[in-house]
Amino acid sequence: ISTATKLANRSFSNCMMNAAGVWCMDEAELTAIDDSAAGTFVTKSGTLVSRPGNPEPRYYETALGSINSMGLPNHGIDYYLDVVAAFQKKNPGKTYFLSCTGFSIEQDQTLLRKIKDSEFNGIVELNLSCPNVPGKPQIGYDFETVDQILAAVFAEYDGPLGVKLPPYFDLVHFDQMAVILNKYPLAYINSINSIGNGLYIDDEKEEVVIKPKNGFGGIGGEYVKPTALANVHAFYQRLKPEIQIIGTGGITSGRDVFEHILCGASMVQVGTELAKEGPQVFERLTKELQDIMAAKGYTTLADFRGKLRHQD
Ligand SMILES: C=Cc1c(C(=O)O)[nH]c(=O)[nH]c1=O
Repeated sequence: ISTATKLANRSFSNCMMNAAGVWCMDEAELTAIDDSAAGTFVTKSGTLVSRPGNPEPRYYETALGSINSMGLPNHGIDYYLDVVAAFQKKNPGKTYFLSCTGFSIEQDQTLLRKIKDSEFNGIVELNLSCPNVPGKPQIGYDFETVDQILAAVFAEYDGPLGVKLPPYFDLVHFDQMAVILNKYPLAYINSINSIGNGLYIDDEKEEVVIKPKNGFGGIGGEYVKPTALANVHAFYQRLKPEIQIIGTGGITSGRDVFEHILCGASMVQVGTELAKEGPQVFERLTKELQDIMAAKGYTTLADFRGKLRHQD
């Protein structure tokens, strides 16, 4: 029974990896994911210059998930390019993901020019949905801007590239986004990023639990699984087959991985559960998925990918 997969014509020994932002801030955290049962890793979204991020507390774990308003803390794209280049030398033939995000189309183009001119030979994940930078609009909900960014990006970059999208909640939005995404040679789309601007309250203190934005932050964990599965399946139904899907959101068990793949995902990313459990979570999730596959008589992910039955 194999949980291996392919994406952008690259092979991965396992379909699971971390979600950008979780356990991927520096070389030590990336080493832990690289040494785990995960098939690969993605870096924290790198910006042109390093950022300290928002004041703490900016991440809070709840029984059912998490809330965060990190504010894009990261060591800058040059740091991640150097670190990933070292991993590429250590494990030639392994494909890594590099996440990046700019605050303007010009910055996006500069980022991709830097990446193109570097030794990076993996897959780029352009984060179009950073919900927690106060004063900055959520790009993924500005469809015109998404179209302009993708046109600029693909004028600049010809390597494998995907986009990290926020969750959508309206079928017409899925239609409108799919029309835009289908215009471009995207390797994949990654759905979903956290559900933006949720609020979690400490009843004892009658107070919010994170400092930035009066306690408003991106929601992850069990809360978001139905929305994540819907976004994976909606885009699976609408995108041209050349654009694959990475499913992110609400994965705490092998069953959740199974469901994301049933909805059409080729890979899955784990965020909140990884933050809670650490990199050994990938061993547990892989075993649980293999047990489900065995019980159902599946030997590869292709046996059930995208085969969610609709009631006729
Ligand atoms: C890149 C910023 C993001 C952040 C953040 O750094 O605040 N948190 C998220 O849940 N998703 C993001 O995309």
